[in-house]
Amino acid sequence: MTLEIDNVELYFKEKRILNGIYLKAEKGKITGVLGSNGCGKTSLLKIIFGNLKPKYKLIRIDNKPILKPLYQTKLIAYLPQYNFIPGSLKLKTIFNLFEVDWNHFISLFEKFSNYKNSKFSKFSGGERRLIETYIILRSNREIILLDEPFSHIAPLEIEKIKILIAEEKQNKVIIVTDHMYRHIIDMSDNLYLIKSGHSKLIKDLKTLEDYNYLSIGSLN
Ligand SMILES: Nc1ncnc2c1ncn2[C@@H]1O[C@H](COP(=O)(O)OP(=O)(O)OP(=O)(O)O)[C@@H](O)[C@H]1O
Repeated sequence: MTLEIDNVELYFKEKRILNGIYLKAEKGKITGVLGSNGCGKTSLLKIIFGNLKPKYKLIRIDNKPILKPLYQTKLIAYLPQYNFIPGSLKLKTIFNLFEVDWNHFISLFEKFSNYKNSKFSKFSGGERRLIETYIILRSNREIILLDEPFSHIAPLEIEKIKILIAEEKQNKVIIVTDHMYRHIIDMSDNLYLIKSGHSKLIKDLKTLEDYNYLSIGSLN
């Protein structure tokens, strides 16, 4: 599967946020999106998901234009920037609802083994983020959008999630954005920078400095 989005024009009131976006994401590859605060990364993911309607956009899957919002299909799962799972739900209910395998989860993250009956609200910010990221990644959807999956998560757990993402990409189109740029650079097969409303395909990491996303020498 290949997902493409282009001709995006997004305004909030008179302010132009995105124009001149082209992004292509393919099954088997991780597509990373970088950009400074407020450049429009979350907006772009929402436009792909379909819960933000820009003035104009064109989404194609395998070259076919998609007119229906993708969230109305069974193709896509989206990890938003903020917690989306209600705190009153028990972990076992969450895993059942999303049809995700609990045993696989605890084989990776053993510390949750005894908490199947605990409510989501009982976990720390990082633990909640970890659970949500896992649930979205393992959901039975072909397109996965991850908005800041690593925020609040400790380094060792991030490494496990990166391994999981690398496994899941075999069967999924994965688009991920995060300010932890080293992780995004490390794991992405294709990398885009959003700058001044445009997307730029990054072929040489040095251009991240040239475009003033990173300070000179950050990559050394
Ligand atoms: N609902 C809204 N109404 C008005 N302006 C908005 C709205 N949502 C986002 N914006 C503006 O659009 C711009 C892009 O926001 P967006 O959240 O997409 O950026 P981002 O790249 O994800 O930022 P960050 O990295 O800080 O999360 C920002 O200037 C923001 O203020």
